[in-house]
Amino acid sequence: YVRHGQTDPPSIPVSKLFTKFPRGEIQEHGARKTPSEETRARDGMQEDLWNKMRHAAEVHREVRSYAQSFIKPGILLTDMCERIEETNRKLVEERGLQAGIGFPTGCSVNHIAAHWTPNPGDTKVLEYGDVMSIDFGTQIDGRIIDCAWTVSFDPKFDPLLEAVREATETGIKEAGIDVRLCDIGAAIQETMESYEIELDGQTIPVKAVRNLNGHSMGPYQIHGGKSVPIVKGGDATKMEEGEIYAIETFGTTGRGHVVEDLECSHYMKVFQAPHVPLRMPRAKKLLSHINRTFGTLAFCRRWLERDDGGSTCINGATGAKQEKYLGALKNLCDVGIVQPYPPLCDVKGSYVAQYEHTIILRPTCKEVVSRGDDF
Ligand SMILES: O=S(=O)(c1cccs1)N(Cc1ccc(F)cc1)Cc1ncn[nH]1
Ligand SMILES: [Mn+2]
Ligand SMILES: [Mn+2]
Ligand SMILES: [Mn+2]
Repeated sequence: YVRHGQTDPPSIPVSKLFTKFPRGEIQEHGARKTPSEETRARDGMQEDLWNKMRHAAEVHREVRSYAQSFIKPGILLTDMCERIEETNRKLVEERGLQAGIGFPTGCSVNHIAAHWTPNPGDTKVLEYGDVMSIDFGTQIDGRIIDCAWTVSFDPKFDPLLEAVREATETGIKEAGIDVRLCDIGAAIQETMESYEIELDGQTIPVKAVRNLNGHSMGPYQIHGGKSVPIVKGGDATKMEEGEIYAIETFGTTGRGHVVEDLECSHYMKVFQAPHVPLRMPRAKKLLSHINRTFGTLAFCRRWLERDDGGSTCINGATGAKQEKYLGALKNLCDVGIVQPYPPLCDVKGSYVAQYEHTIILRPTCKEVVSRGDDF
């Protein structure tokens, strides 16, 4: 991957490598004719927004290109996540809420589909026979690039990964202004379920995970309110001009739907959180740390224990280590200020793969802003 003067391992902030950031893949909107003068003018008025997203997308490409070079069997998942996160922070030039990581580094293995990242003390190691989806985000001014791919080492899984990669491509192609969300879901399912995989001498049809979705996104809001189904029978709501979507699909050899299971690692403030009086002093302290450090962006337990030594230095006390935060975090969840996002799991022994891109429904075209030469 040509990285425009970037070092290996990456160390140079992307803003130092580009003045104008490379565009993503441009696709036409369905059967729309050449854009009018007025449409082009509307598009031009949002150039700053497109540029911010292209900047974050270039960071994402360079971080994931580096990650793909070191993700191997035997790696400790905690070390892998920390290397991805530190590189992300460096290349985006992390500055508080203005720029940084978009959400926790998901590294969901085998029957786990999403929202799994190691909690402090976890010793899980990646194995040769694993199927792991890596899902991480980069954000600038709250504009999130949400993009994911799947890693496996045993070629027997290739049909599963190809099914999901093609299903996500179908979702991207079908998306467009005035397109109904349910039509996209039906097309995704058709592509996904046209594949089968041989495992242990059995031929297994690839199923789309019926209760996982893509989603619209807003500033500092990873779930913007519209969900993109990946099976038929969904919502007839239409996509609209100017919206930003994460198009993601999940293919499984399991039962075809996920449930919440295992220890939670992912959390996020409710976007319109209620103002409830907090009695626990530690809950008050934790909430002010969350407001200052993450706002309405998602976070994970590991990040509450990070001694970031930087922005939170007050009168010599460095870092914002949140000792004994678990009780306070539970309290914030119980009163409805913070939402937990537990791992989403199919049945044990099954394998779930994911591919995801962020697309922009610009007035003049559809831009697959997170497109790289990897996927
Ligand atoms: O499953 S979601 O909650 C969702 C909500 C509505 C439609 S899809 N989710 C958003 C999210 C929630 C919490 C996080 F910590 C990170 C992301 C999708 C997603 N997860 C990873 N990449 N994309
Ligand atoms: Mn998985
Ligand atoms: Mn994602
Ligand atoms: Mn997503």
